Amino acid sequence: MADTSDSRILIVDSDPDFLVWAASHLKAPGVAVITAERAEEALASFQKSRADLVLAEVRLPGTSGIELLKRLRQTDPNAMVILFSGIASTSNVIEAMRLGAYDVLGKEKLPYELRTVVESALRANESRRVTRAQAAEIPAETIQETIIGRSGPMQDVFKMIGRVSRSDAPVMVTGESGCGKELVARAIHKFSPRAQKEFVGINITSIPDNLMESEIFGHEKGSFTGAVTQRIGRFEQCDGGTLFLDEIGDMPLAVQSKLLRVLQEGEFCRVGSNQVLKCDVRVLAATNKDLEAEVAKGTFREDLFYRLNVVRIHIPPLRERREDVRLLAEFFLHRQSARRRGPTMRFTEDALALLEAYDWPGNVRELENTIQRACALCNSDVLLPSDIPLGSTGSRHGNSATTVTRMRDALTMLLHTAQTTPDIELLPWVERELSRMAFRHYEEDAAKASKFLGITSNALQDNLGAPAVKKVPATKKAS
Ligand SMILES: Nc1ncnc2c1ncn2[C@@H]1O[C@H](COP(=O)(O)OP(=O)(O)OP(=O)(O)O)[C@@H](O)[C@H]1O
Repeated sequence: MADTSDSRILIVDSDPDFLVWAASHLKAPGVAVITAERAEEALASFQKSRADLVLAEVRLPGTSGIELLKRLRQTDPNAMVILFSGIASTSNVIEAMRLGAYDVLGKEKLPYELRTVVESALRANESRRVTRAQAAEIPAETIQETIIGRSGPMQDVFKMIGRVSRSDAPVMVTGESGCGKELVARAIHKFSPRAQKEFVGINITSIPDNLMESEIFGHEKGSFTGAVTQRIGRFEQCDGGTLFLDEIGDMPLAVQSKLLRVLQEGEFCRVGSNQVLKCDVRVLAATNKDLEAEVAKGTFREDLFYRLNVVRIHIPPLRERREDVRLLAEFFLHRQSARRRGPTMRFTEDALALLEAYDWPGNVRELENTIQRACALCNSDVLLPSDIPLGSTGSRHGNSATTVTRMRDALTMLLHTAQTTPDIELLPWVERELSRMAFRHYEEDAAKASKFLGITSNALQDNLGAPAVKKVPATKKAS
């Protein structure tokens, strides 16, 4: 075994011969192996002195291995448990992984796989332990903050928010999707004298064109089919407050004209009425389009563009302010921990480095979703690189070049590792691992996982049940 300094492994199986074999197989300097024949005995031993890793047969007499896993994780939510079984049914595999097992192994393959999996589990455990010990608490004031960012560009954004919040000038917030435009608009409102009044946000793309005028300016009863009552629009709703028009570049030209009038004169009419109404609303707008180009094309009014663009705040994409990634990631992780009411979750340094190196085509939204997903799928309070599902949370703009480069790098590493493990049959192993990863990633939805992999559901089920394949079977039988 590799250096797994001072580790305690608890092995649970009703077969004494197997226990003797497994204990001698895993024996190494610095590794203490304890054995138990029943789940109750294992639990008592674990409660007395925690083991770094528990290996247990699924089919134990009395309390099953699955139940043991459940109780171990209740005793210590970070307990590292590997289950093995002669016949590991799909539902057992799923249930075990759902309960937070590190892995589930086929018993007949233990002579070939056990050491590798145990070493990897102990390394993961050690790395989590060190991270827990080193982790500095996030200062309370960071948690109170709603907009996170220490990078130079974000500091400039914060200064602009401070400046514009004192005035009533329209502000145009620009930046790629998911980079925080709405958050900035909310902050401008929050720090403005209008803070006690309403902030109303509308996403222009989410309203059908034929209803947009009525949505923003209201309508009179009977003004169009379906207008059965009078309705006030968003401008009236947030009188004295702030109206945020997201994706303004998609506003139809007819509505643009009416908006221009409100901005110039503070006046408008409801649909189906000639009565002029006055309102005091600050308008903030956002776009991820090139509005100058829309003006040139004639799809956006030039006069409206200048009215809205009195002050512009540009938020750079996350890949141009990588120093914010760590802070944002820790903020989202902390928030997830608080929501789960569990122990404070943390990243290992490797996991943070992975997050910092990624390009985040979906910006902060993608980072937030990635962490939410990682928390949902991981089985410990410390997140490792392997717990982080990069590039899988449906960012609006995929970055295929980056993905291909990352995949090539991963394959190169895999080939390198395979060369130093001469008895592995690489392709079946990769297929099994990919199937497991996809299955976990799609939250055990076999249809989605098999579609993603381009294989049939049956093939996926076979892969999930299949143990790792090695070329040279050893002669020793497991049990
Ligand atoms: N600096 C930040 N600090 C904390 N959370 C952030 C930050 N920037 C963005 N977020 C979070 O990321 C998500 C997306 O942000 P937001 O909706 O403001 O982006 P957007 O640019 O308006 O996106 P879109 O163009 O798609 O409407 C939100 O959940 C928001 O809370």
